[in-house]
Amino acid sequence: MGIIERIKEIEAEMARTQKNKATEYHLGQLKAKIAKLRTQLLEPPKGSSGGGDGFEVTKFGHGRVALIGFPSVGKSTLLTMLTGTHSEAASYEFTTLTCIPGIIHYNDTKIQLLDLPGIIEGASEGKGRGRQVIAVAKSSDLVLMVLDASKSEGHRQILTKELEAVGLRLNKRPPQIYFKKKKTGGISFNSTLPLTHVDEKLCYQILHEYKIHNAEVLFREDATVDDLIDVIEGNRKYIKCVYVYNKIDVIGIDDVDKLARQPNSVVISCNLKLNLDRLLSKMWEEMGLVRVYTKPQGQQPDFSDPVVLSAV
Ligand SMILES: Nc1nc2c(ncn2[C@@H]2O[C@H](COP(=O)(O)OP(=O)(O)OP(=O)(O)O)[C@@H](O)[C@H]2O)c(=O)[nH]1
Ligand SMILES: [K+]
Ligand SMILES: [Mg+2]
Repeated sequence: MGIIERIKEIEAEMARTQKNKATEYHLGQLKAKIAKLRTQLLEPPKGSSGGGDGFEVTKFGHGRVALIGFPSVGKSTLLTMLTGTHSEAASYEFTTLTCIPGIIHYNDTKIQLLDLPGIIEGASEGKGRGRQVIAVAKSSDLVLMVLDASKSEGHRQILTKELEAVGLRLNKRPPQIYFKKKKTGGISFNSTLPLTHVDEKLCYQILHEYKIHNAEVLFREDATVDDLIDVIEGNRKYIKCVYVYNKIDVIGIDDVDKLARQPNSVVISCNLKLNLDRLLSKMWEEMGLVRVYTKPQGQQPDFSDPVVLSAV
């Protein structure tokens, strides 16, 4: 049986299992099994050098932003509008087949914006160019999840799930769990506050699943078993994400209002050039870029060429 089939089988078992106090240890163990298989899925196949067919685009500027979304939501149209680099746009799906870089000039800084092929459900398992697209997302400082305002909210959840499946965590900070493997001494489990999701037994079981028998674990927040697994896996990437609802020209004002009130969201229309300024300022804000103007002694500072630092 392949890795994907095994993941599907465990997911089915989890769906069948009722969630209660008695099953929580078993469910935790199944979660760890899935996490291990997903990590295996990300490893390059044996015998390959591990690279080659990815989208190799050199980093440029003070930060990198990736456009992630379903096909035909307007990613290429947006890149063309914000950067002046032309990326082919059309009404059919999968118009873009590779990674197209452009540069945004904003507040005296240069931000690399990457247009990418659309991704679909199953991308994390290798459907379409999903794996390559997600690899680019992982290399970015910010993800713009582009959504079609007239399509179902389900798309946002599907994409978030696909990105999570490969270890991306959007708008989340790393769990406050100290974890260190040891050579001897067994497992020491401690917390600085009462825990409501994980107890010592569950923690032992998860560690057992990873064949870890000596370690120090200290919970500094009321974290979940998913958080614990993330910390043990250690390969998670925490990235900010702005949800960009495009094509608001085709929906009613009440719906626009609803979308605009979602957290971390910006509503735009490329066709009507609506709210693109707001998108740029939100991007800037989320990237936490800070300009520092250096001043040579006895001279005026050069206001056209700041040193740009990232505050996040
Ligand atoms: N109504 C409306 N249509 C738009 C808007 N922005 C883009 N479109 C249209 O949506 C279609 C798809 O645009 P693309 O830019 O090719 O979308 P994409 O996300 O790059 O698509 P793929 O590369 O195929 O994944 C085109 O026909 C665009 O003209 C908008 O703000 N409003
Ligand atoms: K398209
Ligand atoms: Mg495109």
